[in-house]
Amino acid sequence: MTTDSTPYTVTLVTLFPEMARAITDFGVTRRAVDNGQLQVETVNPRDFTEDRHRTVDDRPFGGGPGMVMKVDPLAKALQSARAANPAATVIYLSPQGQPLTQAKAEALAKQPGLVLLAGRYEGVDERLLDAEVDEQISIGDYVLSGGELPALVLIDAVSRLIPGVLGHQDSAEQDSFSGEFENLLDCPHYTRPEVYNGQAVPPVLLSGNHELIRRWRLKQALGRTWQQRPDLLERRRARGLSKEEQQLLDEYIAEQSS
Ligand SMILES: CC(C)(C)c1cccc(C(=O)NCC2(NC(=O)c3cccc4nocc34)CCCC2)c1
Repeated sequence: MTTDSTPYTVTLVTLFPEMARAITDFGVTRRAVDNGQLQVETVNPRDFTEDRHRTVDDRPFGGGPGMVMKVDPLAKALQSARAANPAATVIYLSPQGQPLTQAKAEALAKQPGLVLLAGRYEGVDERLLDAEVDEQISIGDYVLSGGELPALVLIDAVSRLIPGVLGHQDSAEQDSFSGEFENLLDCPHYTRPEVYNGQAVPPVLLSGNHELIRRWRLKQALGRTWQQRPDLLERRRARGLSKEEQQLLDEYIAEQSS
């Protein structure tokens, strides 16, 4: 956690620094950068090479396809990244990492900052990981070309949790993912027109009865989570469903089978 004045600093160690523009140039994260709450720096290992060809990769010992990222340029790049933020947690985005969860994002948002290492080719020399990396995080089980997009996903998830970044602190936006709706999928969203392609918006949403609307939304969120992501619902159940929640879910399930 940083005090309100100093920005939360993330340094991305990557061979493609321009990819950070996806965070710094658009939307909520751009606004956070513009008003000094978030700072996204990049460090390119290629700038720490000493040979004429600025070599960052080499063939794998033991043979096999592809290339491996060399230790030395990475170690120097990480050293430079740490210098700017000594207390930062150093994370290697990796298929071997722990799955990224909202809880993990919340924990990282409380840290003094992050240094994120994005791999390319077949990955990095293991000795770099042993010496320099605090933890490894994965965003999912599929083959990717590099760790940059995972790093940008992590930065986005963490940035939204930095106090003040979402602007209206006590905003519905903040609450819609925490508190009553924590660990639940979203309810359906609607906006004008009231009828589209002959399909009308659920009348309760136009009723102005905020209590009925709250209950309808909670029922939809519980029901959709039950339907699409029973694993998330289990997590919620482990924390105990209220009487109202259990009743709404039972109603939803009964309506499904009718
Ligand atoms: C079993 C399975 C997960 C499918 C698998 C097994 C072996 C390799 C790969 C693979 O994608 N290797 C390529 C690289 N991948 C990632 O960096 C990466 C990929 C996915 C999620 C991530 N979250 O953070 C970083 C991530 C590693 C070096 C350059 C990119 C994937």
